[in-house]
Amino acid sequence: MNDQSRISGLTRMSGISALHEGYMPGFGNDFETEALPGALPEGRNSPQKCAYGLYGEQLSGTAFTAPSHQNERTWCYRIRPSVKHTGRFRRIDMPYWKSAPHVLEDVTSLGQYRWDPVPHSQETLTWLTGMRTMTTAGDVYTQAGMASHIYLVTASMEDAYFYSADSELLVVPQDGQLRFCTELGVIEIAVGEIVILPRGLVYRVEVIDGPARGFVCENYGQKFALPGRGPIGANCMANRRDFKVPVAAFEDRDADSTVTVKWQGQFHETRIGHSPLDVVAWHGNYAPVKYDLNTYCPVGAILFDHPDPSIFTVLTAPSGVEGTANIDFVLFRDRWMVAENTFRPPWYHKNVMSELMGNIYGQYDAKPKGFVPGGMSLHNMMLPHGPDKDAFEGASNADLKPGKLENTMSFMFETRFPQHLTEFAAKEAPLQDDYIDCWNGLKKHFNGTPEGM
Ligand SMILES: O=C(O)Cc1cc(O)ccc1O
Ligand SMILES: [Fe+2]
Repeated sequence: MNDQSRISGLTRMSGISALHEGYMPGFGNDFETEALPGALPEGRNSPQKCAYGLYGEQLSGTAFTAPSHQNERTWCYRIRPSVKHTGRFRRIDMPYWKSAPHVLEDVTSLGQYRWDPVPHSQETLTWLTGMRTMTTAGDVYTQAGMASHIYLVTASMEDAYFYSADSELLVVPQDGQLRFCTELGVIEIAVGEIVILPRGLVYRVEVIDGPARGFVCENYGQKFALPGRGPIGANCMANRRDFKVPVAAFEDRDADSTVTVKWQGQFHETRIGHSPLDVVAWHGNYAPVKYDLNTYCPVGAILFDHPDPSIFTVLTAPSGVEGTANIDFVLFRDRWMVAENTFRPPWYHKNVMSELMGNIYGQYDAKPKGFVPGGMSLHNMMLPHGPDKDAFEGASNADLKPGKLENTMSFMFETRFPQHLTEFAAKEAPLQDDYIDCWNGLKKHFNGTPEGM
């Protein structure tokens, strides 16, 4: 290992080299980075001959003609063009990774559901074989909707690479640490951070600290973006500079390798004789990115009531219908509660969107018990839900001093599409059969007097 093979103070995998260390700040801005001096062409994209004998190649994340504020593409200068990183494809099975539409006759998705954490596995499971789809929504064929997954990873991918042509992946770790060695650089993430892996980006996933478990939102639709802040103004919520894009890093390594592609819900494998992570330099705005959720600045009510949870949106993936997201990624982190004469936890509600929640750590205010770290819940389209009995009683009678919710981090994948349970979610994962009973004890207080009981 030399200095060129270190990033963020952590040792990188052997054979990868980068001149710059770490990450570049920003979200969706134009980055440029080179792992060898002079590898990036100056002032043009496509010189007649690229430095170092590299091939120039464009990776388009949006249609060529997408409006300029949404247009995303990256120019890569690589040892071989990507066409040399695929060959004839052979279809393979990935039985636990499902895509929408996936509606099962004998599985009912109408219901309030909650799961205990899916236990870690004793098996050797990689990023691909360890992916367990919980719900699917929309339609992968028409690039609308999403899927939610749990990953259980015990082993690094070795000489094995992957890309999803179907989707970008939003990864939310809950246990362990992972390293994403991508075409555009290396990202390492731990609990409390997230990573976005763009559609079409080739990568390998290594375990830094395992076994690793977490949640994935697979977005079939338009890319995640930062939500407009409206009257909140230019600051707070997620700030662009807190997102981190990796510097260029490449492998020049010959080894029998596989590249697996997810395409229209199917998995296909191809064999090549070298690492496809061979981008020596790149510039552009289509890139993987990580974000530390602890840098999210929550905004809320400071006198009474509380706004809709959209106030906690970290990222939003538009659907084409204004204000109605394909997916919102919403964060419930530690924060102060200060509202006067207010029922402070989430109110009871029914939502046209469907809400899939995951607990990263700590206790969620609407569900003091039962919704545990690593666990998930689903409140599907137009299904009523809200605080359980204990949360209701506690919050209705609490002394309303300012109070801090501490050591807590949960999130929601909220989509305009109803979510359908997979067989795994309905039959194999630790579904809590008694979840619905958490509202059993809610009493009728109405007795005809204005005070109630
Ligand atoms: O259901 C939930 O717990 C999430 C949620 C929180 C909130 O404060 C308001 C609405 C909502 O769906
Ligand atoms: Fe809700």
